[in-house]
Amino acid sequence: MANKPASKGRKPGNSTRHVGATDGVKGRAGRILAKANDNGTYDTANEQETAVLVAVPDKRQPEAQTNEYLDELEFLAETAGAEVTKRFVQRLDRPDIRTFVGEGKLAEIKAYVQHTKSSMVIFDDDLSPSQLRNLEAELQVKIVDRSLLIIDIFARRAKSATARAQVELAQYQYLLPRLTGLWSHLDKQRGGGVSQRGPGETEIETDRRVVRDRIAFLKEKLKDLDKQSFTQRKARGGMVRVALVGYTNVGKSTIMNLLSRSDVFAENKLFATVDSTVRKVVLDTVPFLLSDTVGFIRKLPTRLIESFKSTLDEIREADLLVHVVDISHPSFEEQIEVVNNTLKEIDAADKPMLLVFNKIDQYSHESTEYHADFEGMNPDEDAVPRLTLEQMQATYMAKMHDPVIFISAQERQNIDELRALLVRHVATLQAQRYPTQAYDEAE
Ligand SMILES: Nc1nc2c(ncn2[C@@H]2O[C@H](COP(=O)(O)OP(=O)(O)OP(=O)(O)O)[C@@H](O)[C@H]2O)c(=O)[nH]1
Ligand SMILES: [Mg+2]
Repeated sequence: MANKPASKGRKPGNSTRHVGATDGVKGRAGRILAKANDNGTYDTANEQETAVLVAVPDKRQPEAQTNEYLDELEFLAETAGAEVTKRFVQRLDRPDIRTFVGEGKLAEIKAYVQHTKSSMVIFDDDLSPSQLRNLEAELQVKIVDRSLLIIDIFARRAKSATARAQVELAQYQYLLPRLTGLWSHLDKQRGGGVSQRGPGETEIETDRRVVRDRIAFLKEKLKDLDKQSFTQRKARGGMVRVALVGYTNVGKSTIMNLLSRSDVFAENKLFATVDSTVRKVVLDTVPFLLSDTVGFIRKLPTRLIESFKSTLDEIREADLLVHVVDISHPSFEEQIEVVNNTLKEIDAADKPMLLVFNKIDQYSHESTEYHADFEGMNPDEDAVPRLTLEQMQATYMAKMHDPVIFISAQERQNIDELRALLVRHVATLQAQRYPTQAYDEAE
């Protein structure tokens, strides 16, 4: 699925330092993975960080689906710059309350991590602060959970002042409940300047106060930035606003570039886009504003959604959503669900929507990969042949309430149809808004 980076040497030693979190306390955007050295140079191949993945699915989850979730986690890890060398899976009714995995599995992971000098262990779920502590103490390597991994990728991608402030807020909110004894070294790193504590207070309480102050500051800063962007949005006038939404890596930015002839960063990595971009597009004399937005992913931490409120306003305030789906992905149906549920969470579910099934060039019905059928899932029958593209189109056209179109943004297939569909919908919305005006006057 992912373009795997070439295997490189591994990083010696096994630091337990959470680079992302501690850097955060020092006041700059952090990284899970060290990127630049102190002198500003970048690590060479022998600094490649290696990661071990751990998943604890429930007993009914089909094996193929478990593997697919781990593929996604591996893709995330690679996007964050780590090379995955091993996956551990333990099927449990529920994760162990103390160490997430059971004792035996933990010993197995520890032996592997020590033997191979792995740099970190990544869990496909969020860990409670105490699980994180226990695992760190037991395994003696960096422990990364799903939230921290995603926040780290966002930190790498965020460019605008708003996105950076949002990421920093998410980092501190992640850090706050995890400030315990293990974090006391933060105080030393911070130097003497901030350590004016009242008598009887512990170092941790000071750390907490510093983090809380920073959270309050960032919230204020985001409020100011929000006001500015609200003014900007008002200045855009009454044009119809269209937002591209969808799971990460489905081709939103590629479609944005096609439609607006702009140059938005698109690549085969998760969360290539974290900042939203807005462009004025004119198709067949119909003008509208098109925005490219951050992709969604399963188990997107709610905190992260909250901190990305400003970015998500672009979706919330849109008149029309263009929901892009990667039909070549074996789990595209689950991805549709994830996107629809996230839209509900941010109060944007009731908007008119066009469904764009992208990457038809890569779709193959001969694939016997696991095909998630949630209505009648049979755990004993993981591999289900897929429908042909024509069958798929017929099924979805009949099933969906929203208009549906099948395209390949890369191969430019059906792009004229996509344009025509958009023009029709935008013109209708424009006419509803300005019943007596022609749309080209409404600008
Ligand atoms: N085969 C194929 N690949 C495509 C198509 N459209 C986009 N891609 C590729 O899919 C990858 C992701 O594309 P992006 O446009 O960055 O996707 P995105 O939805 O903006 O992703 P995020 O910003 O990460 O959420 C890139 O490598 C694109 O070249 C398509 O129609 N067919
Ligand atoms: Mg993008």
